[in-house]
Amino acid sequence: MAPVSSFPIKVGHIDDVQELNKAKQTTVPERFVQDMADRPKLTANLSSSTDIPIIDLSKLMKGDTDEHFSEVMKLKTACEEWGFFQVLNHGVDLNVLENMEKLAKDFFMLPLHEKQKYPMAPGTVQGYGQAFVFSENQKLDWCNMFALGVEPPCIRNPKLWPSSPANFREILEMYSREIRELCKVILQYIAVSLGLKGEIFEEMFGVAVQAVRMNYYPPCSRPDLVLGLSPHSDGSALTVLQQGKESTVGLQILKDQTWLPVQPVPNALVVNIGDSLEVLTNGKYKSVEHRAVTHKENDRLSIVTFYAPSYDIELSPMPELVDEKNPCRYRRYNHGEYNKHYVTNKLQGKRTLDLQRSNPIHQINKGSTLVSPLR
Ligand SMILES: O=C(O)CCC(=O)C(=O)O
Ligand SMILES: [Fe+2]
Repeated sequence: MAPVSSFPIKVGHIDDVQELNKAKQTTVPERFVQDMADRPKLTANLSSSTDIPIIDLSKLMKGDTDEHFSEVMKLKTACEEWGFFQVLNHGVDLNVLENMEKLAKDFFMLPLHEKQKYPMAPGTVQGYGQAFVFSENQKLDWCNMFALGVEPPCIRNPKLWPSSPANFREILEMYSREIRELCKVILQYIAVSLGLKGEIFEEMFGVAVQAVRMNYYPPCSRPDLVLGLSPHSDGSALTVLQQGKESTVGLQILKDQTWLPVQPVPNALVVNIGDSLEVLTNGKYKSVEHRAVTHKENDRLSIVTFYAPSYDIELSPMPELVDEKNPCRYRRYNHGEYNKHYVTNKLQGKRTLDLQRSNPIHQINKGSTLVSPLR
């Protein structure tokens, strides 16, 4: 999460989307209007058969029972075929979720000048503003973000931790502790679903990195023209996403070349596989592209935790998942370098991960801080 830019970044003026929404303009500024091919098709509701799988953590935790084994199989299918699932009975105190949601909402509802005391500097990903903007020509997302590195403490930027709302630190710390435990538990069962020992990821990850990003999408008069958040896969190992209770549908995942909406399930958390886990599992478990769309009348809030291995470690497919039928699909690379590349480039689907494939299908762009596809 550190600022890492070796070239001057000119991003031009970035309108604050909440302020645009307050101004009740009916036209959307040009910089937010996506190119025709990237505009979302806001189709009617799809049937529930296209919903992402739901995993019941309490069943996973039921020792050597039939329920446990069948839930492990569901988890395996979810990771292989969807890269996304919702987790119910996750053990995170619902009050903690509620407090975090209120905290995030209260922060976004502060006057602009208050929020701007914690600015996300161009080329960085912590603070308030728009991340992943690197040029004056780049299209902007209809989203305000507030992002903070949480663990280990060395990635924190204390100047960006707000003094208001009251108890910000306590609430975020408590939330992060609970979500961290959840990530560890889910990773254990993911290991089991791969036929590996439960502790394998925890042992491998070292001091795991944890960051939280709150995304606020105000209503937009032309949701058909803009994106809330551009398509991307997450650089994490695992991402846990909490949707605001009153939020409308907004998250979409790319499945079989179609954008599917994720229907919020009360009290569930959305979990997805990130790039690091795709690499470690040699592509068996997928880090799936996703995006957010906006709504004409309703706002939406998401609180997203990224859980990743220490920046010091080298990542490559685990030997247990490489054999003649499944040759090694990714190069070995340093996770810190990967993260640096991820946060210093605009969101563009799975491009960062594509660069790690044994046969890279994309070329490195000129602005990249990397000198070779081997990071
Ligand atoms: O708001 C959402 O549903 C998507 C957020 C997301 O994908 C992210 O922050 O990485
Ligand atoms: Fe994401």
